[in-house]
Amino acid sequence: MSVEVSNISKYFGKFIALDSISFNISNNGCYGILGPNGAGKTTLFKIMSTLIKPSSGTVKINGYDIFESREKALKDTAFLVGTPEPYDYLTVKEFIEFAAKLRGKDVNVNELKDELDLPDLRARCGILSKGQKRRVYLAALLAQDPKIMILDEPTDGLDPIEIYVIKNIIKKIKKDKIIILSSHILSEVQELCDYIMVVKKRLLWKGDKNSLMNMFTNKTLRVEFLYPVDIVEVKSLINTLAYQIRQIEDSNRTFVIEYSGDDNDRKKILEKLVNLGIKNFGDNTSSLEESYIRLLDKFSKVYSYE
Ligand SMILES: Nc1ncnc2c1ncn2[C@@H]1O[C@H](COP(=O)(O)OP(=O)(O)OP(=O)(O)O)[C@@H](O)[C@H]1O
Repeated sequence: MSVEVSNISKYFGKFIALDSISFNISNNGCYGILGPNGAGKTTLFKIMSTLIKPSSGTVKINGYDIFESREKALKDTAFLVGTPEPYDYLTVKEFIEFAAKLRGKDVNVNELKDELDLPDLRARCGILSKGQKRRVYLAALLAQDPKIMILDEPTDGLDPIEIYVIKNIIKKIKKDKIIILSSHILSEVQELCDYIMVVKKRLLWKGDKNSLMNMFTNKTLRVEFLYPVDIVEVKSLINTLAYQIRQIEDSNRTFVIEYSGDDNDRKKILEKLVNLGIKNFGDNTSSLEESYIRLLDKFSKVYSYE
C-alpha cells in the first residue's frame, strides 16, 4: 500500500490554500497532519478523496492516479472528510451492511457493535446523536475493510467517552493500515500517531513523532544557578552563542538557553556561565505542543503569504 502526494497546490481564485505539498507513505501506521486553522488540512483531504481537484500536482494511491484511475486508486481507501452522516432512513445495521456490500465485503455487525459501542442496531440513523452518527459512520468504513483510512479530525466535537472509543479503535487497527488523520489536539496526535506532518499551506516538517519532540530539546539548555542572576548578565556573557535566552517564570535563578550550534557551542556556553555558580544544568524537555508552536513560529518567518 502506498500514498504519494506530489507537488499539490490549490488556489481558490488568487488565494493560495496549499503550496506544493509532497510526501510519500508506504509503511503501515498512523500519520498525523497537524496545522493551525486554515492551514489547508481539509483542502488536502478533499483533494485526496477526489472531492475537489488540485490546481496542480498529483496524488497516487498504490501507484494509480486518483483522478485518472479513481476506481483502482480508491479501491481500498476509506475517507472521513467533512461531516458525512449515515443515511437517516436506514437502521444502523442496514447502513453498515450497505457500506460493506458496496465493496463486496461481508460484515459481522454484532462484532462491530461491541468494538465501537454502537447504538441499538435497529435504530434509524436519523435519530442518533452526533457522536453516535460518527461511530456508525466509522463502523461502516471499517466494515469495508480498507487498507488506507483518511480521517479529517475524527474526534472533532465528540464527548470524552466517544473520543476514547474512537482513539482505541485507531490504536487497534493502525498496525495493519495506513491511517492519515488530522487533528488540532496535540495530545491526541501524540498518543495516536507514529509520524507527523506539520502543514501551513506548505509542508513545514515531516518525520517521526519523537524527532519533532526532540528537535528543539537537543539544542536547548536549562541552567539553574546557585544564586539569583540578572538576565542581562547572562545575556552579556553568551549573547553571541545563543539565539534565545529566557528566564523561567517565578525564578531568577533558572534560564532556558536556545543555541543553534553543536556540542562545542554547548560547552562554550557552560564555560562562560560557570563563574556565576551553576547548580544544575541539562536538556530542557519540551512537550510536542511546545515543539509544534516553536516550529510554526520558526517557519512562519520563512514563508510569509500575507
Ligand atoms: N471553497 C473555498 N473557497 C475559498 N476559500 C476556501 C475554500 N475552501 C477552503 N478555503 C480556504 O482555504 C484555507 C484552508 O482551509 P482548510 O479548510 O483546508 O483549512 P484547515 O487546515 O482544514 O482548517 P481548520 O483546522 O480550521 O479546519 C482557508 O483559508 C479557507 O478559508
